[in-house]
Amino acid sequence: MSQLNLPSTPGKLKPDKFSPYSHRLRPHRITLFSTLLLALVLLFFYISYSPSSSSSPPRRFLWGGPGWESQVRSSAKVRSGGRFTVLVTGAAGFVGTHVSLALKRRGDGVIGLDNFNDYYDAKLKRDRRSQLDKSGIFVIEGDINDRELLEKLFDVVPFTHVMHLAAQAGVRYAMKNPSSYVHSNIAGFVNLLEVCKSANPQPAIVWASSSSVYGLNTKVPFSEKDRTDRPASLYAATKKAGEEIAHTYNHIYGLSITGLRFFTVYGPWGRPDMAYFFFTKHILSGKQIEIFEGPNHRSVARDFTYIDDIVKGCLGALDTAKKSTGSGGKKRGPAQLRVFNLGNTSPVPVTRLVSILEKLLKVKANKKLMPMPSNGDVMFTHANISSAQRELGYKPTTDLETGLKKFVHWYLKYYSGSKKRSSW
Ligand SMILES: O=C(O)[C@H]1O[C@H](OP(=O)(O)OP(=O)(O)OC[C@H]2O[C@@H](n3ccc(=O)[nH]c3=O)[C@H](O)[C@@H]2O)[C@H](O)[C@@H](O)[C@H]1O
Repeated sequence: MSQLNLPSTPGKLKPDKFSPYSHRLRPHRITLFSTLLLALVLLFFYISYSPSSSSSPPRRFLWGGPGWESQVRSSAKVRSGGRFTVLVTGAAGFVGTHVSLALKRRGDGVIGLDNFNDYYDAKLKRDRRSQLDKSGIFVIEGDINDRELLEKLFDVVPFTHVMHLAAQAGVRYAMKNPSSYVHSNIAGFVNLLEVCKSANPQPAIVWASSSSVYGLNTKVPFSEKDRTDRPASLYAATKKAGEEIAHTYNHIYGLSITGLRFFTVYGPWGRPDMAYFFFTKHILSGKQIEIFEGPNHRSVARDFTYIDDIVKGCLGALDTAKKSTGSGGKKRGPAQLRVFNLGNTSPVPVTRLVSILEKLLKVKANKKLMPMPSNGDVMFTHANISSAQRELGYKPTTDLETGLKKFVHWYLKYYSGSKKRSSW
């Protein structure tokens, strides 16, 4: 500004005949310039503070104070039979809720963190949180991008483990709101790792990657040794980026990190943005469902994996995670770095998923088969789980029909409109 010799009093312009810019400094131009500048500043603030869902305004979370700290300590306390003190990010999410409860049940101390964004019905998240409350798990409303909050948590509790499940999920939504994926899956993850690397002691980290990292691969089943450099969606690309970021923090700071590639996880208290969930809703209401198919009517298939099996895999990963080796932000020796597929090993066509739902709901679906749009979806997924089996003792036992039966049972109860709520 000073270079342009603008006056300190707006509206009063004293042209400087020696200024090379004097010919431009007319009052209406200044107004235009100021408006543009203001617009740029506002845009900068909007981008900098953009929340994880575009439809939400920037939110401030309340935390801290002696009462808050005592709730944190009490929730993090290890009870009989337990060993770990675990920070679960995304605790009010689908997998986060189930994993938190499983940890608490066996005596581990658990603190949940969740930003309760409105990517899908926040009421479902609040109802999940009520279940966690009942089990004595304190869920803090806050964002993984909030460095101060994370540092405070590590000051109050020496976490042994972080189960990092907070993320912007969903393959197709990445085309609508790409920045939310960068905000949560990249910036948020880095922020969390920054705090973990400086913590004393450093926790071991287990986090959710995704089957989508296999992208356009055609060799099945997908093995951890396969290439993962052809993601089909921005979601997949951010998960793949997360795996590379994990490598860096392991390499430089000695953080023990385990990535779990989840394969289309489903079950009670699931995510309403997933096909099995909204197909159920639409079948019941008579709304048409679109079933994607490949070229020449090839069916699209997924290695659908039931939530209880995934929870066992997560606990197995926590139980076998070695300690991080760094302290004071410095690496003291090589640390564990792992990645595992957590799938079901038996892909099922989406058409079959729909027939199972029709049978369970006793309603015929209003179906429309249509070519798979170019939306980030892949044709099929199929996990090779031998590595998880060997190292984590992971062994999925729930087939799609059995798992969907449990889901439908929960769904009908939860949305029955009665005041009664399904209990765990
Ligand atoms: O394993 C993962 O890493 C991912 O799993 C999940 O992604 P997906 O496997 O794509 O599940 P989901 O959306 O339920 O679609 C299921 C099937 O229905 C088909 N599908 C979908 C919508 C539709 O209208 N029609 C349709 O045929 C569709 O083509 C697909 O074949 C998680 O959402 C994601 O967050 C991530 O965790």
